[in-house]
Amino acid sequence: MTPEETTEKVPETVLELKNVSIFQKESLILNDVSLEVNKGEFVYLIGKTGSGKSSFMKTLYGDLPLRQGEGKIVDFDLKTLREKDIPFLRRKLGIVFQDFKLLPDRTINKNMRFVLKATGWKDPAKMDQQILEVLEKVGMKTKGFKFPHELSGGEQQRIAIARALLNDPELIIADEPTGNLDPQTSVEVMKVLQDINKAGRTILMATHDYALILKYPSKTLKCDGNKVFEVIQRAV
Ligand SMILES: Nc1ncnc2c1ncn2[C@@H]1O[C@H](COP(=O)(O)OP(=O)(O)OP(=O)(O)O)[C@@H](O)[C@H]1O
Repeated sequence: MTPEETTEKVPETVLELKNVSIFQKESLILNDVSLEVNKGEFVYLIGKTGSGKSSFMKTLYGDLPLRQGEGKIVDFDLKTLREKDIPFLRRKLGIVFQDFKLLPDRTINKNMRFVLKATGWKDPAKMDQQILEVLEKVGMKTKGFKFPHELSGGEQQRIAIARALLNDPELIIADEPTGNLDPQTSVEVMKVLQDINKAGRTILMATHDYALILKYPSKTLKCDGNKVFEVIQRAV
């Protein structure tokens, strides 16, 4: 390899897949996927139920091993990723799910503390500062003392987004983040994701919500017929 080949694009590419096939047990779900996501992009992943969006996302955060093809994500090689590497990979990713996944038995601040401690933070003052900062980014600075059940769905999802930001992730993976929210609340949560993207973060978001895509057009990948390909949006 020449020096040019080894250095080109590397600093800007957050995700790169080459000829990847994704399996659930013995079933081939996605075949021959090649794509790149660059730093600062906002990318949608669409496709019918069962087309493989979640399987795709799970491969990216190490929940589903990469058995075929090559994959690099935030400097980790998915092909050689071992069980013990997964917590380190997850620290560089922010993951947001449809069902929020907040711990119900503790306040928002304690949910955040739990994540920080689990990822190696020690200094209580620094932890408090970081928690306030991420809550402020999602407009929830005053809600840290509440329990998850005391918040609406949209507020819980903002908290889940704040939690995803705690370790300053290089890529945010959001799997149907508005799937449990009404249309108006979905737009509010989407605005939060848009602001985070405008501040320079890379976001990959799986969604069924075409209204959101029309309102906030961006690069769109589609899972269909065992393939993933970029779709060009028509002007509306
Ligand atoms: N744990 C599993 N074991 C076996 N098969 C699975 C498993 N999880 C998903 N599948 C299968 O893989 C295929 C893709 O599912 P996946 O959840 O990735 O689709 P999806 O596009 O995310 O769907 P949805 O939009 O409904 O969430 C489906 O046929 C599904 O039945």
